[in-house]
Amino acid sequence: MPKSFSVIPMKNIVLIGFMGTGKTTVGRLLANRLGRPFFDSDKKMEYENNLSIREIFEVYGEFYFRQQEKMVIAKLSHYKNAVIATGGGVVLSLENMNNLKRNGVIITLAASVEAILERTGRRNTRPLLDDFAQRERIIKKLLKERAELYYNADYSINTSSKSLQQVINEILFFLRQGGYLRGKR
Ligand SMILES: Nc1ncnc2c1ncn2[C@@H]1O[C@H](COP(=O)(O)OP(=O)(O)OP(=O)(O)O)[C@@H](O)[C@H]1O
Ligand SMILES: O=C(O)C1=C[C@@H](O)[C@@H](O)[C@H](O)C1
Ligand SMILES: [Mg+2]
Repeated sequence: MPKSFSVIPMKNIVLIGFMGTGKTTVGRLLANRLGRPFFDSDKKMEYENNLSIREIFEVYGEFYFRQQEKMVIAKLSHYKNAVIATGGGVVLSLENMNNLKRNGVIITLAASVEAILERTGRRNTRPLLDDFAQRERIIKKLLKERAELYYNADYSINTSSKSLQQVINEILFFLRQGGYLRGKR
């Protein structure tokens, strides 16, 4: 049997957290760094529905979106060795979290209201934050409602004043310490 690390099934690295905490951006960079495949549940949903997240919300509503999200998460949870970035509301479903945890190490990316406001203000792709005048209030309200749910993780990082590279280094440190990485990476 050749000594190849890539064929050994490893847990998925799953990023959860509020909108704008960096799951998509960090996930893609981390996957590149580790040479693992990268999946984003929002992107997969857009691809499978041939609609943007905004369009899914507008045409079918949030309930349908959450149902679709559950189906996508169930599929992604069967993957191995992957880095998975989730949508910010994935924690709202215990079914999602149980699926993701079965074969994944869960890492929460957190950020201050100020950082979230700044990062989500760059591109208006998030239907829940459409009301520009009310964005801060909505972010605070959702953060409060979801705070406990984001604790449902193996590790948590406050990304507010950290560069992307610092966030990735901190994740890699945690993964190495926890024995989640094999080989020299
Ligand atoms: N640590 C960071 N420092 C500076 N900018 C960051 C950091 N993390 C993410 N960003 C920027 O914030 C913006 C939002 O990031 P991203 O789309 O990855 O967030 P997300 O968690 O995937 O959000 P969503 O839940 O809406 O999908 C991007 O422009 C990204 O480059
Ligand atoms: O926090 C949320 O509920 C969301 C986050 C985004 O990733 C998207 O999944 C969508 O905009 C909803
Ligand atoms: Mg994202």
